[in-house]
Amino acid sequence: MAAQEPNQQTAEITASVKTEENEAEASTSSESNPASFAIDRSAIAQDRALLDEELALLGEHVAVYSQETLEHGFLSQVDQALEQQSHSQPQSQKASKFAQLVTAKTDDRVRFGELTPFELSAKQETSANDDDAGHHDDHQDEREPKPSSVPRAPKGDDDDEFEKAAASGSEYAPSGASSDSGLDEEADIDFNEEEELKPSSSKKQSIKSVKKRAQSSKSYQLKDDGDDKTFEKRMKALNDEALEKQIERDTYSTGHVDAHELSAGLRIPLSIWSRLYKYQKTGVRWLWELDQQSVGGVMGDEMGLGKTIQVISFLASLALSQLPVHGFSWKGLGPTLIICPATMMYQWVKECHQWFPKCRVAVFHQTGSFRGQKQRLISKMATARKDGSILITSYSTMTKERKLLLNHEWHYVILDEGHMIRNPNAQITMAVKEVRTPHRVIMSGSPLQNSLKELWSLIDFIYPGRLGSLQTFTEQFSIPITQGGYANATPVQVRTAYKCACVLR
Ligand SMILES: Nc1ncnc2c1ncn2[C@@H]1O[C@H](COP(=O)(O)OP(=O)(O)OP(=O)(O)O)[C@@H](O)[C@H]1O
Repeated sequence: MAAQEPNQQTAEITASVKTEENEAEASTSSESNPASFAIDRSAIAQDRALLDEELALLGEHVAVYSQETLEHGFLSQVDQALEQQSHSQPQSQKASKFAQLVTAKTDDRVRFGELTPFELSAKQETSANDDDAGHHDDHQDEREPKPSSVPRAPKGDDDDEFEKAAASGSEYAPSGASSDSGLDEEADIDFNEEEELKPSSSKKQSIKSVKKRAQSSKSYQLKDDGDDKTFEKRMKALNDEALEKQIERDTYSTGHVDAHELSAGLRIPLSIWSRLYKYQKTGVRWLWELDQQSVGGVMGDEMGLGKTIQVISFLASLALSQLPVHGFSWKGLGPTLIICPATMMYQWVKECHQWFPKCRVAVFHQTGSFRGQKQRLISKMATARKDGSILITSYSTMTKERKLLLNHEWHYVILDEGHMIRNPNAQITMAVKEVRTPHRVIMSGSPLQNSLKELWSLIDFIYPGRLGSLQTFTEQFSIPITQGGYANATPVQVRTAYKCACVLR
């Protein structure tokens, strides 16, 4: 016991010195930060235990508190300050929202994909003011029965899981799942250049011949649209297919697309909406909320849950809605850059062709179909197109050809497997941060792998400067959170870590 006493005393002294620093920081930053607070030292001091020996050592300017008293006083005042700010400051809604955010526990409705965090806070606000449940919100539609005729995406490894979920009535069941569209069969069939596709303008053309040509279009669905001829042929085949369906439905002349309307006028084709799983619909709404607030986001759904589908569905709805884009000349969906591992580029092409077929999707990589000067492909794809224009490239091509890609403005930049930029000093991280775009999205089933530094790197991409410099972030968040996670962390370290984590959230 005797050997432990000096250690304990040292801990107390350290704690008190840190508190003084904190107090100074709190008072200087209280104007800018709505949740800053000042520690009432006198309240804590009532119970403090003065240790004469330490005072003698450190001089009269250093106050020494018992660790227990300090912890109790410090934490209760943090709680009180946050509580007070959330209730007693009608003039500062921002402050009260911040406090709610810090003290709130994760709501299950958000965790299980029923509501986006934005919707949850809007819901809480409205229910506080008005208990009337009669108002409309988008996710109510999810409870509606869906048409069962919409074809299901090609079978993948995860389909069994989806089917099991559908059978058990889980929320993961898609509303309109039915048969496989057979895209997987197309991989090995070569496109026959000799086969001429005749013009399809006449309605008199027999449905049979249109069907035949539409089927032939499948032969090149897995090629990207970098090459003009390939793209034109795909579009022609698509028109044929559409014509075939539209003859049956007689909507060819109007070009009308049945759509589900989300908030602020975003229209998503019903053919997509009815195929999405419930949590995917939430994901699309969340992407739209981020867009409206001009902030980026990390889509962290686990592997195979359909992040690609959610992103493509959202992009398709932007193109369909043709809403003006603030500060840019394009409308609807501007040019979009997707960066992913090389092995996934054609997965994107395939999914885009299936879920957003009118969009031009080119692969900027040596495996792409484009032949010619690289600049030409990039300029073409960086020019806005009414039905969307998506350029897909790999991380290594992005690093090598950064200059060409950085010459243009992009409406969206999406990093699939975005944890590739977890090293803040890596060339790829610095390259993607330079891209000129108002909207940045990271998709990753495992955004954090080793340290909080990786989180900083990711967030600094989607929201540049939000977490300050790496050094500040390390001092104010990374170190306290890491310390609180140690097995021998003191209660105050644990609570501090928790608070830091909440603020970070
Ligand atoms: N609503 C849906 N209807 C039919 N198929 C779907 C749906 N959502 C996802 N899928 C299918 O599930 C598979 C996995 O989807 P996807 O590739 O989008 O997942 P992911 O989360 O991006 O995966 P990863 O993290 O591995 O990239 C794909 O074959 C996709 O077509």
